[in-house]
Amino acid sequence: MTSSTARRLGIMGGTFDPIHHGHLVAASEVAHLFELDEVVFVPTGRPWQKSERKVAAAEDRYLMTVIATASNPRFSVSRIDIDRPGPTYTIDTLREMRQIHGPGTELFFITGADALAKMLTWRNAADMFTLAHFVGCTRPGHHLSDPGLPKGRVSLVEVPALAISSTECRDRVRAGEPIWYLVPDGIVQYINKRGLYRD
Ligand SMILES: Nc1ncnc2c1ncn2[C@@H]1O[C@H](COP(=O)(O)OP(=O)(O)OP(=O)(O)O)[C@@H](O)[C@H]1O
Ligand SMILES: O=C(O)c1ccc[n+]([C@@H]2O[C@H](COP(=O)([O-])O)[C@@H](O)[C@H]2O)c1
Repeated sequence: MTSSTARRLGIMGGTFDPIHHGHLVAASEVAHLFELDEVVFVPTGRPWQKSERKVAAAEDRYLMTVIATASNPRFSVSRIDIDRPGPTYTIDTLREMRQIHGPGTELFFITGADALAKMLTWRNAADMFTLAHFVGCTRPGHHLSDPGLPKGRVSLVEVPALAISSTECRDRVRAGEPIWYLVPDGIVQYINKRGLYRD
């Protein structure tokens, strides 16, 4: 039962390798549409569905997420997925968030269309829907449809579409191409300072 005084907390999980404006616009738009009090960005520790490729160090991805969200008073970053040993499963993220914030907080897990389409392959998928409402956002190149997820627990929303991916940002850095304006300025500077994505 939803109480009108319940706190509404958004959770934006991602590998954020690196974080880009597509992530930030999706979180901002969902916060507006669902009247969220806060959106917590949760960088993955060990993203098991990306195990076939090299992922930047968790501390670099965490720090980039902090830099990118620092100017928005409604955005924050959590280390819970980075600090938990083993592969990162959203069921664990949601259980931990529920424990931290208690029953007076409604949880909204924010994903892009690609992640939503794969959600039934996630660990303990059925249990996740008892812990949070899921919000799937449009993403260029990915069709936004309901892939048989539980009715009433998933909302599909149109957000201003930004054709940006972390893969493209990494490829551009590797090729010596600019990523200015695809990511916040501080992220361009952090990537240069740490020499990320050059190999
Ligand atoms: N441009 C975008 N618009 C809307 N949602 C996005 C966009 N980019 C990523 N997302 C969503 O943000 C979440 C975290 O994404 P992730 O960190 O994997 O970024 P990515 O750009 O998909 O990375 P990669 O290209 O390395 O796979 C996922 O739910 C993903 O669907
Ligand atoms: O729980 C799972 O099995 C699971 C499998 C793949 C992805 N996720 C979560 O989905 C979010 C986006 O993941 P990614 O890999 O697209 O960055 C992030 O919070 C991941 O932990 C979760």
